[in-house]
Amino acid sequence: MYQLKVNASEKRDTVLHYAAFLHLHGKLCVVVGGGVVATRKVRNLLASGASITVVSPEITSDLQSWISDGRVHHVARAYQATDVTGAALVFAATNHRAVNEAIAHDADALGIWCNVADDAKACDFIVPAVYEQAGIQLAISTSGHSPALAKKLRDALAKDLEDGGRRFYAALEQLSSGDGTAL
Ligand SMILES: C[C@@]1(CC(=O)O)c2cc3[nH]c(cc4nc(cc5[nH]c(cc(n2)[C@H]1CCC(=O)O)[C@@](C)(CC(=O)O)[C@@H]5CCC(=O)O)C(CC(=O)O)=C4CCC(=O)O)c(CCC(=O)O)c3CC(=O)O
Ligand SMILES: NC(=O)C1=CN([C@@H]2O[C@H](COP(=O)(O)OP(=O)(O)OC[C@H]3O[C@@H](n4cnc5c(N)ncnc54)[C@H](O)[C@@H]3O)[C@@H](O)[C@H]2O)C=CC1
Repeated sequence: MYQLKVNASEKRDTVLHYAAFLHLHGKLCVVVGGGVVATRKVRNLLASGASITVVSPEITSDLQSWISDGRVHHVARAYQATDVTGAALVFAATNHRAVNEAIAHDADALGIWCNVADDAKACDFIVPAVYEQAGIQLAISTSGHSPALAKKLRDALAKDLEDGGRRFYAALEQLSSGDGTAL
C-alpha cells in the first residue's frame, strides 16, 4: 500500500479554488478570441449545451466548422465592451494582454464571471483538465499554479483508467517526493 506524502500546506501559497460542475444548458457563454486556447474552451463548452458566441476577427478551422454547423455564433470583429452583456460566463482568450484585461474589467462591472486565459489571478473561475468516459467526468486542477501539470496528471490518470496501470499514482508519488520537475 502506497503512502502519499504530499504536504499540502507546503505545496500551495493560497486558498484552494472551490470545485463545482456548472449546468450551462441554454446559458450564454461569450468567448473572446479565436485561437488555440479559445478553441479548446469552446470544444469543452459544446458538450454542456451552452449557447456559445465567439467574438474574434480571426478563427481556427475547428471554430469555423462549428460556426458553419450552427453550433456556435460568430461575431467577426474585434471585441467591444457590449459583447459581454447578458453572458452567464465570459472567456477572455485573445493574445493581447490589454484586451483581456478590458474584457475582465467589463465583465466584472456587470457582475459576470470571467476566465482570463493569460492571468490566473484575474480569473473568477478556472478550467480544470478533464477526463470523461460514459458521462462520468474527472477534473484535475492545480488552482492555477501549473496548468501543464494538471494536463499531465489527467493524461496519466486517463492511461491508468484505460489499461489498469498505476501511472497516476506514480506521478503523484514523484510530486510528493519533491521530484515533480520531470512530470
Ligand atoms: C488559470 C488557468 C485559466 C484557464 O485557462 O482556465 C490557466 C492559465 C494559464 N495557462 C497557461 C499555459 C498553458 N495552459 C495549458 C493547458 C491548459 N490550461 C488549462 C487551464 C488553465 N490554464 C487554468 C488553470 C487550471 C489549473 O491548473 O487549475 C487546462 C488544464 C484546461 C483548459 O484550458 O481547457 C489546459 C490543459 C487541458 C487539456 O489539454 O485538455 C498549456 C499546455 C497546452 O496548451 O498544451 C499551457 C502552456 C504550458 C505552460 O506554460 O504551462 C498560462 C500561461 C500563458 C502564457 O504565459 O502565455 C496561463 C496564465 C497564467 O498561468 O497566469
Ligand atoms: N489558459 C490557457 O490554457 C492558456 C493560455 N494561453 C494564453 O492565452 C492567450 C491566447 O493564446 P492562443 O489562443 O494560443 O493565441 P492565438 O494567437 O492562437 O489566438 C489569438 C486570437 O485572439 C484574437 N484576437 C486578437 N485581438 C482580438 C480582439 N481585440 N478582439 C477579439 N479577438 C482578438 C485573434 O484574432 C486570434 O484569433 C495568450 O495570451 C496566451 O498567452 C496560452 C496557452 C494556454
